[in-house]
Amino acid sequence: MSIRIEIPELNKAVKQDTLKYIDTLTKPPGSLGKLEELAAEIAAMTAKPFPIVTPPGVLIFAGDHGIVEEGVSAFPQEVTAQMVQNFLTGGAAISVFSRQIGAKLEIVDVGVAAEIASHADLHVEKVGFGTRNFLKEDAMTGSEAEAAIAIGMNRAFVMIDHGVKCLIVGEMGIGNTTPSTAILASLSDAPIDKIVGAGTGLSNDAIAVKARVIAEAISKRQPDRHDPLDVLSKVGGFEIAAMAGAMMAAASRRVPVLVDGFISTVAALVATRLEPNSNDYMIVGHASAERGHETAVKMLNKTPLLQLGFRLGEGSGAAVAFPIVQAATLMLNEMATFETAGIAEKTVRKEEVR
Ligand SMILES: Cc1cc2ncn([C@H]3O[C@H](COP(=O)(O)O)[C@@H](O)[C@H]3O)c2cc1C
Ligand SMILES: O=C(O)c1cccnc1
Repeated sequence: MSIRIEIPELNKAVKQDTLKYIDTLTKPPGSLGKLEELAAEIAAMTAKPFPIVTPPGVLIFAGDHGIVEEGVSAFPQEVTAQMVQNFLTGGAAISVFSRQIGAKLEIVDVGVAAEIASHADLHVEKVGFGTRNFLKEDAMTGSEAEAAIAIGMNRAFVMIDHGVKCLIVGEMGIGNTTPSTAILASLSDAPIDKIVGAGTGLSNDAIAVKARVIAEAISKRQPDRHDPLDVLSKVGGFEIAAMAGAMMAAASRRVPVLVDGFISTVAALVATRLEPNSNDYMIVGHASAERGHETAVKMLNKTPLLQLGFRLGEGSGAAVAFPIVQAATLMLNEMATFETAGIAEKTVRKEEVR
């Protein structure tokens, strides 16, 4: 199995042409602020001067985590499967926001520790019934990590083949802020107590336990920071691996990826370490309130579009940010130019003429 994938460079010529074109639109130059740069970036990603990001697709990867035995989440493991049901019956936050933005929504069970009744929007491809407790043994084998990445890639390709033009990558997995923090700590120099957070709502005492569990696990497992696959298999999660795969696959097809909160951003970091060019296709939807998110976003070299204090995951913040991405492309596609609208351009003041 190969998880290597070719990702094209951004089209810089299209970006430059688009930036020039934006200045011909009927508005004072620069007046749409960051939307202008975003539009040019999407043009460079898609290699299209008039890019389209609709319909968006939401891919949610679900998996469980053996590490929950150590008391690292405020909620019990069975909530993962119960929330997958909630996604399917349309009552979760991401179900609501997916409807709002007209997104295709698919849930992929890459490793929930329970059987979930079949449903048209559920794709079951379990790599295991939850990862192993990485305080005691590696979370998964290298080939399980590769299998999860390949599943993520395939699901993204299928969505893109069905016409999805912007991919939102979300997750569900009780306990998954713990492997995400462990991955981030392994790939960075950040001290654990600066990046460990409350997740679903741990008390300060419980956060201290979570930090100790992560520190002890890293010292036992010794993940190799130069080898993202080693990090994933020792302290990762099935859904995190699959998310990284989906992001790389979208990038390989020049499809913009809307990254969500802490877990999604850590997956984006893994994708960036595996295939550096994939980073060029990522837009971070929002700044999560989870403590480590800021560090992860900085490592991705991105600026989140929104700051709403979300700390949910599922792809929810990315879905809420999608209309901004859409607005950037609609500006390019639908605004009149000074010439077509017959509007006088900026006057050069007399004193500026030499
Ligand atoms: C009802 C409910 C819905 C959720 N939707 C996303 N998460 C989020 O919380 C989990 C991570 O936090 P921790 O590591 O603290 O367990 C993940 O499932 C994430 O998607 C939820 C959590 C709960 C309880
Ligand atoms: O930012 C996130 O994605 C997040 C934060 C806390 C819990 N679950 C997800």
